[in-house]
Amino acid sequence: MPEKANNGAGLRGQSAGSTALCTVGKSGSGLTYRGYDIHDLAEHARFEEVAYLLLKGKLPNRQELDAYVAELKSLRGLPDALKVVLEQIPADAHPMDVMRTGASMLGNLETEESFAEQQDQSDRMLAAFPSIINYWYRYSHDGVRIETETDDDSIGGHFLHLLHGKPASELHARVMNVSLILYAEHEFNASTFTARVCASTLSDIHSCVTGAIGSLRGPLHGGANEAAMAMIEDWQSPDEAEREILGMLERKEKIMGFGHAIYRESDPRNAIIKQWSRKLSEDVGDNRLYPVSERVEQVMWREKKLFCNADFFHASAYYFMGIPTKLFTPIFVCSRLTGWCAHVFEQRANNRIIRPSADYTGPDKQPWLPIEQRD
Ligand SMILES: CC(=O)SCCNC(=O)CCNC(=O)[C@H](O)C(C)(C)COP(=O)(O)OP(=O)(O)OC[C@H]1O[C@@H](n2cnc3c(N)ncnc32)[C@H](O)[C@@H]1OP(=O)(O)O
Ligand SMILES: O=C([O-])CC(=O)C(=O)O
Repeated sequence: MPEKANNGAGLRGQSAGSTALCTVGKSGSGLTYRGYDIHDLAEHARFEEVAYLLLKGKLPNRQELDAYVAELKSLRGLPDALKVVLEQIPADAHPMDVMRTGASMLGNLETEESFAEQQDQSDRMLAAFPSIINYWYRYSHDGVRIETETDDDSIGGHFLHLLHGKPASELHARVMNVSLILYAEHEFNASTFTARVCASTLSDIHSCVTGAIGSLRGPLHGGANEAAMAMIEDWQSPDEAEREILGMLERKEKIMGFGHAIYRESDPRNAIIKQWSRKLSEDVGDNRLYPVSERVEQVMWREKKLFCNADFFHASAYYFMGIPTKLFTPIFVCSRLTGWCAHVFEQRANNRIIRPSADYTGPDKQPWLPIEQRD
């Protein structure tokens, strides 16, 4: 009986619906967004182009892309009431909790009154989320009220500009662009599924996104990039990293940034972000963190045949760009928002409330026990 109860744990291997947005792990390790290979997108596209593809259904032509970028730029300002709320959140709050509150408060101030607004509401969140997290971060950590309306051409450049108070270098803006593309969409992962379940009740889009942020926060999902950084940051050499990893495996601890629910051979996003992490390590003259990360990758494959997922080399890449560890997962939010919203649209377009069954494992029917007779 216990075996039966465990059957299908985590809904693994079961189809929970259909999507035209993304394939994950088709023939081993592939990843496509609406049929476009992740390698092509990471090499040639702008994140805003990928957002357009996911949210509006096709790659934009030049005119459409220019108009979309200009529109997103115009939506970066935050309402005063939202700034007031962000200013109340303490500096030691987790930034993912700030994102969750920010998304929810925006939904109070700019409520989605009908599904006809879904595209506009998604664009607004896409433009405003980097402003929300950086407004809070700079206020709570540096005591400054930043101007969130910058003229940066890209969302990634805008994020770094707000964080560091100066425009990003070309290299950093490029890596942010690639990172946002890699994180944008991934089929029925836990946070996207959360968004779809919420959408299936015909709820509003801010509720779908707020719930998804909560699911992404955990270390088994998006929170793994922060957890990976916390693990590797103190290791001084590849040999020390190897000793520590072997100890963790011996103690049967989870190694964050490794393994995947769907991919069996590799995560195609890893090779891409790893290459950019190496470029950044050369740029900053690092001779510790990148070699440490590479050794961890080698040991995990040698010992367990476990490969790096998208999160592992994101840790070092973000670190080399001077991004504080606790902002890693909020960047994931700024990207995955596109996938979440596209899935909400898809769910709404062909909806049936998501309500699976459960295998009951509790006691048989019991007679009512008056309170005086209980142990
Ligand atoms: C962007 C993303 O969200 S990617 C995922 C980010 N999450 C992480 O990096 C957290 C670490 N990884 C994990 O916890 C898991 O690999 C998950 C959550 C991603 C997938 O979980 P599952 O689908 O249950 O993993 P899977 O069935 O492949 O596990 C097989 C075995 O490998 C082990 N394993 C899987 N990943 C790891 C890991 N990172 N470290 C150590 N052992 C692991 C499992 O414990 C399991 O062992 P068991 O059979 O003895 O219980
Ligand atoms: O697909 C998953 O389960 C997790 C993942 O890699 C993602 O959401 O990017």
